Amino acid sequence: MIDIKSVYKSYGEQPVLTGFDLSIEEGQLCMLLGPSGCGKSTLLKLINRLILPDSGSILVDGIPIENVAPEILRRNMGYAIQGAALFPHMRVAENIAVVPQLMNWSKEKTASRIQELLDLVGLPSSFAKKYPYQLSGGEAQRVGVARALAADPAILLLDEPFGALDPVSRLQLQKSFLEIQQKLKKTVVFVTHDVGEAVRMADFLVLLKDGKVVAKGHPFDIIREAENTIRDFLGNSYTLELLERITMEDLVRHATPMELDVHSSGLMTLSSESTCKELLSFMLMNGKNELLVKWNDQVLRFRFEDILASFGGGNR
Ligand SMILES: Nc1ncnc2c1ncn2[C@@H]1O[C@H](COP(=O)(O)OP(=O)(O)OP(=O)(O)O)[C@@H](O)[C@H]1O
Repeated sequence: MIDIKSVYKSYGEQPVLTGFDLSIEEGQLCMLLGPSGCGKSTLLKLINRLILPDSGSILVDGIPIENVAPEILRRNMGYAIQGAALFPHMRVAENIAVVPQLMNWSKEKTASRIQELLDLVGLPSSFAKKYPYQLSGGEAQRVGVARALAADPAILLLDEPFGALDPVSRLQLQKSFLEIQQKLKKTVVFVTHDVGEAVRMADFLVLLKDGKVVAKGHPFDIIREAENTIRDFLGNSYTLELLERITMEDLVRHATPMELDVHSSGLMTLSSESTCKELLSFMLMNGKNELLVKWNDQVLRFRFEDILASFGGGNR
């Protein structure tokens, strides 16, 4: 667990954080969302002690970070930034092995960890030998995440890790990262200024403005409880992005089972991976407010009202 208590931080005369408080639970994927310059990266750097606060304290599992040697603290915190910032003269394997080497791991242990991490981030083992200039942006970013995970830190600090990528690679990496997080359950602090990325990924979303928390909570709760100023800040795309987080499991609870053969023609087929966004897109595209859908071995009827009803719950 990370506790940030009454933290003040200025650069010269410029105050960035003025009495900042935030608690991030163990295993939580916390997304920090806010406009450029609001203090997101500063917060990450304070958590791993790359910079020091003017006052206030940061505790990890109840221990003030100033009581932990910086190198020990940072081994417990993987850090990845936009553009991956891999060491250009080192091969992928060497880049991933930076922290294991500092920790004097044996050659065998390091080699097997590299293999395991390449698997985890979805890169073939042949990539171990490549240099950063031989990688695409998305591949480099996967290596950056692998490097941050190398010594199996309890905490991951990710500063716009997918920021420099095209939208398709970005979506792919978000999906892969969520799969990894499902397995590893790290405590993650993930900085973004992309509303869609924040909504799709967060189990705890923190909205920042001018170095202050303006709202926090699950993405569904934030929009339900938000005042107009926060709704304006989030924009309309926020609600549309939430449709991605309503899965078939949520939707089927509101649908009506039909006495129809699943082999009937003209039925839309949905899988457990399908989302509300897909269903709604299909309705809009075909100009319908009601759909018959094949789901496992039943036929279900979805009406537009069912979608509205499922919006209240969402996947959490
Ligand atoms: N080393 C520094 N020296 C002086 N000012 C700095 C320094 N680092 C950051 N700042 C300033 O502090 C403010 C907060 O910066 P920070 O990098 O934390 O913002 P951010 O929310 O991460 O922004 P972005 O989304 O653009 O990365 C900005 O106004 C920035 O110009």
